[in-house]
Amino acid sequence: MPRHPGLFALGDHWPLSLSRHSLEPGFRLLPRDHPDRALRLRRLLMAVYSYLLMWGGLAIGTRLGAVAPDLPHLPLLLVLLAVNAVFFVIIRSGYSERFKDPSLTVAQMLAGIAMITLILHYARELRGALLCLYLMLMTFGVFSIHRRRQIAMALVAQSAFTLLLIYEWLHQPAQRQFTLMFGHWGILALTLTWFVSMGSHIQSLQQRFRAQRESLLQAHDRLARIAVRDELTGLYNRRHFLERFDEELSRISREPAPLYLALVDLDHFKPVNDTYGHQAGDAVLQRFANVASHCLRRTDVLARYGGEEFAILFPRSHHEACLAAITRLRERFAEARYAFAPDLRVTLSCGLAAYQPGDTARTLLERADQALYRAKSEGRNRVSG
Ligand SMILES: Nc1nc2c(ncn2[C@@H]2O[C@H](COP(=O)(O)OP(=O)(O)OP(=O)(O)O)[C@@H](O)[C@H]2O)c(=O)[nH]1
Repeated sequence: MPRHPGLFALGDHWPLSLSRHSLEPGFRLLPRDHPDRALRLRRLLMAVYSYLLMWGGLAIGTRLGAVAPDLPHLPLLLVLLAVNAVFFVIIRSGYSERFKDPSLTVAQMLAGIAMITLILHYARELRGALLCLYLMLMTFGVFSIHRRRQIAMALVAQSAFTLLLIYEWLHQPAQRQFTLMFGHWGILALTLTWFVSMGSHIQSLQQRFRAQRESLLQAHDRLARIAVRDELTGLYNRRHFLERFDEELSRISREPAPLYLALVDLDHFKPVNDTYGHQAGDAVLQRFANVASHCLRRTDVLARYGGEEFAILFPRSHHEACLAAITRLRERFAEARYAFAPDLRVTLSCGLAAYQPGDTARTLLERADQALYRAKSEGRNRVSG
C-alpha cells in the first residue's frame, strides 16, 4: 500500500529526508525520474498549505475576534509539529512497515480529528465554516482505507464533535445557542454521510479500475508469451528462433565470433505416439524441453523447431563446448523415465554445424540438417558434426 502523508504527518514528503536519507537506512529518496515523485511533491505542498492555512487563519481569526482570544497559538503549533514529527519518524524509520497500512492512515486521522475538535472549541463565528476541516481530513482516507474504516472514522469525527458540544453545553451554557449547535451537528452528520457514501463509490470505481488494469496486464503478458513461446513445451517457437538467429547472424557480420547451430530430432517418436497415445508423446516432448533447459547455458537459444524437432543456437561458443552440452543432453534424455511406461527409453539424434563466413540462416540450417540426417542414418542416438 503506498504511503501518504495524511493531514498531520508529512510522512515521505518531509524536506528533512533530503539531508537524512544518507545517514539512516530507512530514509530513502525517490530517483528523479520516479513517477511518484511529482505526486509526492504535490502532497508535500498540500500538507504545508494545510498547516499554514489552518494555523495562520486561526491567528488572523483571533485578531479579528472571530476565534476565541484565549486560543493557545504557540502550544497548538508545537503540538501539530510534534505529532507530525512522531509519525514522520515512525514511517520513515521503516518501523511502520510491520503494520498492514505502513502509512498509519487511521492513526493519523485519529490525531487529526482530536486536533480539529480542539480548534473548533476555540472557533466562534467561524465554527460552521471550520467544520469542513473534518471533511478535508476524511479525504485522506478515501484512497487508502476501506469502507468500514471510513464509516468508523466518520463516526469518530461526529462523536468527537458531539462530545465537544455536550462539554460546552455543560460548562459554558451562557455562551452557547442550542439552535446553532444543533444546526452545526446536523450539517456535519449530513455531510459526513454524503462523504462516506461518495468515498465508497470512488473506492469501488478504483477497485474496478485496478482489476481491469490487472487483467489487461495479464492478457498482455499472455499475448507476449504466446507470440514467442511454444504452447506445449514452453520453449521458444520457430518464428522467434528465426528472429534470434537473424539477429545473431547480423551481429557476427559486424563483430566476428563463433556461432554453432544444432538440430535435434527425437528417435522413433512415431511409435511412442502409436503405442502409448498422443498425450504420452506430448509428455515426452515436455520432458525433453525440461532436460534440455537444464543442460544448456542461459545464453544458448533453445526452440521447438517442428513437431519433434528442436533447434539450439550456441552464440560465442566453441565446438568442444557445444559437443559437450549436446552429449550431456543426449545422455540425460536417454536416462529419462516415464510414469506411463517405466520401460520406455527415448533417444535423440543431433546434427551440429558451425557458422562459416557468407552463411545465411538457410545455408547453416541446411548443413545442420545434413548432419542430422547422417546421425540418423548412422544408427541414431548420436551427434554428428
Ligand atoms: N504427441 C505429439 N506428437 C507429435 C507432435 N508433433 C509431431 N508429432 C509426431 O511426431 C512423429 C514424428 O514421426 P516421424 O517424423 O516419422 O519420425 P520418428 O518416428 O521420430 O522417426 P525418426 O525421426 O526417423 O527417428 C509423428 O508421429 C507426429 O505425429 C506433438 O506435438 N505431439
